[in-house]
Amino acid sequence: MALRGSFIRLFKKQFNSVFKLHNCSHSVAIIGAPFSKGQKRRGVEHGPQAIRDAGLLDRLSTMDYPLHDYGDLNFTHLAKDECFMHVPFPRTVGLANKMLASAVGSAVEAGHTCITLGGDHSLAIGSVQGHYKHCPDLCLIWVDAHADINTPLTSPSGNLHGQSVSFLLKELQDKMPEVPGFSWLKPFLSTSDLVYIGLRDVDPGEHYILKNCGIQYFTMRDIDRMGIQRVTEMSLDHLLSRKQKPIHLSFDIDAFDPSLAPATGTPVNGGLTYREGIYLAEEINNTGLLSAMDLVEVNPTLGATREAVEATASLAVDVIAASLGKTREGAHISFDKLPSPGTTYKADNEQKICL
Ligand SMILES: NC(=[NH2+])NCCC[C@H](N)C(=O)O
Ligand SMILES: [Mn+2]
Ligand SMILES: [Mn+2]
Repeated sequence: MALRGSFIRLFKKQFNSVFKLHNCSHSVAIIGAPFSKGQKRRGVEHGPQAIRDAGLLDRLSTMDYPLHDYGDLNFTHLAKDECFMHVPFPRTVGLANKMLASAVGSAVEAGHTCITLGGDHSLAIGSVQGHYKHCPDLCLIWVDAHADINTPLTSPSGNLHGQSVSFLLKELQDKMPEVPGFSWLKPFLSTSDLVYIGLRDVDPGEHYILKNCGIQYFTMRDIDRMGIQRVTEMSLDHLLSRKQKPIHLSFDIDAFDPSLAPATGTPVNGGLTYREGIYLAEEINNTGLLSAMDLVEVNPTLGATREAVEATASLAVDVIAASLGKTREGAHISFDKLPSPGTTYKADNEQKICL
C-alpha cells in the first residue's frame, strides 16, 4: 500500500509539473454558504459555523499548503418570493446560487481547490456552475443518500435541495420549467460526467431519470455487494478513463449512517460507515484531480444532544481533510533522516503532508 501510494504521489508530481493542471492546485479556499431556503427546516444555515467550530481550519493548517478563508457569504432573503408551483423560495435560492457561483468561480480562477461549506444541498447548483465556468470539462461525484435529481414537476416535496442536479444536466433541459430566479443558469453537465455513491432513498421520478438517462449510480446495496473499494474504482474509471478531468465532489453528510451523522435534515438508515466514507475521500484525493468540493446538510439544530452535533460536524471535518490529502498512514515529509541520540536535529513540529 505504501509503495502504491508513493508511486501515485510521484506520478502526480510528474504529471502536474508536465501538464501544469490548473485544477491540481496546492492551495485551498474555504467558502461558508450559510443557506437554508432549499428546504423547509431551520438551522442548516448554521452548518458552516458548526464545521468551523469542529476545528476545520486548525486541521487543514497542519497540512502542507496555503489556506485562504473567504469567510461566509451574506445571502439575501427576498421578501417577495412566492412559491413557483409547489417550490418554495425560488428567487431567493436562485439569487443565492448566483452569488455562490461567482465566489466559487473566483476561487477556482485564483488557482485554489475550493471547499464550500453548507448550507443545504441546493447550493451545489451555484458551486458546480461557478466551478464549471473555469473548468468546463469537470466531472461530478455526488455522495448522498438521495439523488437530488427531481425536476420541479417530479419533486414530491417541492424543496430545491432535492432538485439541484436537474438544473445542471443538459439531457434534462426540455423537462425543466422556467423557475423564477434561475434565468442566469444554462444547463452544462452531461449525464456521462456524473456518478452517484451512497443512494438509498430515491423518489419514483428520480429513478425514472437515473434509469432512462443511463446515469452511473451506486446504491448502498451496491456497496454491500461489491465493497467500497470496487465501487470507488468503478466510479473513478467511469469518469476518468477516457480523459483526466477536474473533479467536483458534492458530499451530503446524510450519505453517512445517521448513527454517525445524526444532525441532518433528511437522515436515512443504512448509510456509509466511517471507514467507507473516509476511504472514498482518500481515493478521490489520490487521483490528484479534486478541484472543488461541497460539504452540505450539517444542521446543528437537529442533533438531539451537543455530542450528536459535534460528532456530525467533526465527521464533516474528517471527510474534508481526507479529500485534501490527510492520510491514515501518516506522512514523514518533515523528517529527512531519523534523529539519533546526541544529534541536535529537531523535527519540525508541524506535520507536513506530501500532496
Ligand atoms: N439534499 C437532500 N438532503 N435532499 C433530500 C431530498 C429528499 C427528497 N428526495 C425530495 O426531493 O424532497
Ligand atoms: Mn441527502
Ligand atoms: Mn443531498
